[in-house]
This record gives sequence, C-alpha cells and structure tokens, in this order.
Amino acid sequence: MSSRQLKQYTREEVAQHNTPDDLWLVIDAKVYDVTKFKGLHPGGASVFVADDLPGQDATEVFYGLHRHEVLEKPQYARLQIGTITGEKSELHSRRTGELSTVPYGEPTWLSPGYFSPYYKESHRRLADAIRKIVDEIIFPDALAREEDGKRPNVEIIKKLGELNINAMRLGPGKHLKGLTLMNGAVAPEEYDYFHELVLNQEFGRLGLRGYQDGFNGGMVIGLPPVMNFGRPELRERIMKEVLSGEKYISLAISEAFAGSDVSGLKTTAKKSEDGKFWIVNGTKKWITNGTFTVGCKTEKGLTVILVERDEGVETKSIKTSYSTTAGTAYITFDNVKVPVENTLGPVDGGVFVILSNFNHERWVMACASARIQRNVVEECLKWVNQRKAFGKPLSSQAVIRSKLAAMIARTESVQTWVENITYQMCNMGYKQQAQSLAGPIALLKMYATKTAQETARDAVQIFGGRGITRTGMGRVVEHYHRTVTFDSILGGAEDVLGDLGVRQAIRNMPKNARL
Ligand code: HEM
Repeated sequence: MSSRQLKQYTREEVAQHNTPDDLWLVIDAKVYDVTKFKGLHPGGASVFVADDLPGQDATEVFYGLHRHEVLEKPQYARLQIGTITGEKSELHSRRTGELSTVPYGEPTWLSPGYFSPYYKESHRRLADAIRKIVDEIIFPDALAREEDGKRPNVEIIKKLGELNINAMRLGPGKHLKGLTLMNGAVAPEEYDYFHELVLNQEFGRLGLRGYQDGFNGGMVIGLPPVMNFGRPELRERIMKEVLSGEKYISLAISEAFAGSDVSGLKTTAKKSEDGKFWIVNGTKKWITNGTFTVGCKTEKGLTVILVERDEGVETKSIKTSYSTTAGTAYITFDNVKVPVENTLGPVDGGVFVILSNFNHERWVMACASARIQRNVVEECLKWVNQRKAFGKPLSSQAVIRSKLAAMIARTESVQTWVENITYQMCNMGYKQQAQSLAGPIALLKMYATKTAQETARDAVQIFGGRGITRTGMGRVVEHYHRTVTFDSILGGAEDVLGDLGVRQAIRNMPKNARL
C-alpha cells in the first residue's frame, strides 16, 4: 500500500480495535490490521490476543522476535492500514548503497569522523559504486540462489564483465590497460591493491558463502596462471571468454588423495606419441565453478595445464555444508586429450606456477573473511540492543558485553592487519612480495579464519537457539556459523599456514640473534 492511501489514526482510535474479530496493532508509528492475518501468523494466533496487546503498541515485542525485513515483505507490508497522527516511524532497513551507522559496522576508513592513511578519493568512489551494485543487483540474486541452490545468474556476471569488475578482481596489472573501470570510478593506472581490497570486502558483505564462491570465485584463483603463464594466443582467448562472463574457470589442485600436500597429487599428464597432446587422467575434488587450470603429475614433477571441457571430462556436484550455488564439484579426467599449447609455465615446473598464486589468493580470502566477521558483529550489536531478557536489553548483561568486546577486537585487528599487508603489497614488486609476504600472508589468513570461528561460536551463544535456526532473527548468524569453516580450509588449512609463516620466520632469523 503506498503511503498516500494510508489513513491517519490517533492512538485512542487504534485502541478501540481490541477484540479477536477486530484487531489492530501499532509498530513503529504504523497501524496494522491483523484481524485476518492472525490465523496465518507463523508465530501463532494466540500471541496477538495477549492481554496487553490488542489495540496497543507492539513495537518492542515485535522487534524482540522479528527482523525488520519481515515488515518489508509485500505480503506483510499490505497489512499496514495507516500511521499514527503526529508521529513518524523511525525504523528502516539500511537503504541501497548506504553505509551502516552501527558502531564497528564499517571499517574505520568508511566510518564518519575517523581517518585512515591508506585510502584516496578513488577508493571511496569505487566503494560507493560497488556497494550500490551489490545491494541492488547481486544481493537479491544471492539470497534466491542460496535458497534454491542454483548457480549465480550469469547475466549478472556478464554485467560485471561489461563494467570490467571481473578484470579488477585479478588485481592491478597490465590486463587493466586501456579499460574503463566501473564507469571511470578509478583509472587503470591508479588501480592498486586497496581498490581490490574494496571489491573483496564489498563482495564479502554479502555474507552468503556458497554464492560468494560460485560468483566467479574460481576465476580469481584459476585465471591468474593463464594470465601469467599462458601462451599469448591461449591467454587472449581464455581471458576474453572468462572476463566477459561467457565461461567459468577454476583452479583444480586438490584431490581426494592430496590437498595441502601438493606433491602427493595423482592426476597424470603424459605426452601422446606424436608429442602434440597431453593425455590427462585422474580426479580432482572440491573444485569450485567449466574450464580447469589443472595441476598434473608429469615425468619429473608437476605441470599445470589448462583443460577445457571436452570428451573425457566429467563433473559431479558435491554436497557440502554450504549451498550448491557454489558449484563445488568432483571432476574426473579419463584420457582427456589436451593440446600441449595449453601448458601453463614450464613442464615439470608447475609447483612454481601454483605457488605464485597462493599469496594473492590467501590475501583475497583474508579480506573477505574480515568483512564477513564484521557483519556478524553488527548483527550481534543490533540483537543485544533490541532483545530483552529479565526485563532488560541483553546488552545490560556483562557476559554479553564481554563477548562483544572480544568480537570487536578480533574484527578490528584482522582488518588492520589486512590493511598493513595490502600497503606492503602496493609498495613491493612481485618478487619481493613472494619473498617477504608469503609468511605474513599465511599467518594473516590463519588468524582471520581462526578469529572468525571464535566469533561464530560467540555469536551463536549470544543468539541462543536462533543462532542455529535458518530463518528469522538469527539467519545471518546461523549461516555464518555453518559456513565459516570453509574459509579456514580454502587456500591451505590453518595449521599448514601457521607452520609456513613460522618456518619462514625461523629461516630468516639473524645468525647472531641470542637472548
Ligand atoms: C504485522 C505484524 C506481524 C507480522 C507481519 C508477523 C510475521 C511473522 C513472521 C513472518 C514470522 C516467522 C519468523 C520470521 O520470519 O521472522 C513470525 C514469527 C513470530 N511472531 Fe510474528 N508477526 C507480527 C507480529 C507479531 C507480534 C505482535 C508478536 C508478539 C506478540 C509476534 C510473535 C511472533 C512469534 C512468537 C513468532 C515465532 C518467533 C520464533 O520462532 O522465534 N508476531 N511473525
């Protein structure tokens, strides 16, 4: 119902409608007629006829039990028949593109009144433009796909291709030369890792993990080997197809036989007798998203080969604890014939090709993880503010505040570390990044996902049963708690990454260091 058709009532008039056959309520200065609805109410009819409710203000009790979005759904919004004379409703969802005003709801650089040395106007322009696209176009698709488990709408990925957002997701570099980025929000030559961080975090805000991986997550890790090591002709063709959204690509390394232990891979590539083809045989598991950048065992080592969907390649969906919208698959290669021109990097030198990608991939994961953790802090702050227990808001309990203190500290420390590493990436060449940042990035990623899991556990304790219920008040927390472990596995398990970071530090210990 549009506001023009709504009538105005005094609170006294509303109070007259106080019987089961004529039942009105006020929520946030809006008048609802729930007479017919009460029999359909998911929470039952009896709650409406409690002594003190008919004809009265139900704002507090409503927000203790429902998310605001309930009132925005068309089937419930039409229950509104009017507004209260002389009063204004104050509660609304965050509007498209808007920043959150909840404390710690945004990273410091986006919070009014705070400062950061890292970001320029072009970062703000990009954040603003991307946030609108995420809110308007991507989020509705993400919610629907999480529900039905289907793949993200390819038209949206194509739209991102037109805006060159797919290309921006690969980081700064030659591939951006001459492109108009996000309608000119940032010039290709000024595009740096902080711009990419902005993208990673704005996509991270979705907080819908299966969709986020399905939403070209495979491209971010699968395309760089083609971009950096593919022959010019192959590189040009594949980059065009993938960046435009026509085709998907993914990195296929892990197998049922080996994951972090890359040297234990069993998929093989043997040259055909005429030497023109690789014959690929084997399997890959947990591969997200068509075309595959595959790590294969060759005569003297490992070789990375681009395998296109062709005869002998089959994929089966794997059901994991997040939704099938991610496209997680088990892949079998049976005598797949691949032209040798599809070799990425040196034959038997594939470990370097794979490793060269790891730092960037782990940093991307840490950026997104930091942002999702922040979503959860915001959810919890809102919940403890609007939910009452023992007659007072939950926030009046010291134990709850103590949990929140820990959650906020974790979120801010991960973000600050992400920004520090990003600054190093902006100032180091590729080689120096590989030398100096592999350890710190591994530790950062380990820390981001460990703290994320602690925050997930605390959030469930704060939300109680709702934290494990897929719909209603706790739906964001439930989703987070169910899917948070993905981040701790992708790009290397936490213990492996922690160990890598410390081993690198030990290797770099000065010979004369003594207590
Ligand atoms: C226009 C008014 C209302 C609408 C449209 C509405 C709608 C809904 C919906 C859609 C749900 C399902 C859960 C969800 O999606 O969040 C629900 C659950 C519920 N509602 Fe309402 N409701 C209204 C008012 C109220 C009021 C005034 C009360 C309390 C007196 C109430 C008590 C409940 C309860 C107890 C549940 C179950 C919550 C749970 O399972 O955690 N509702 N309501």
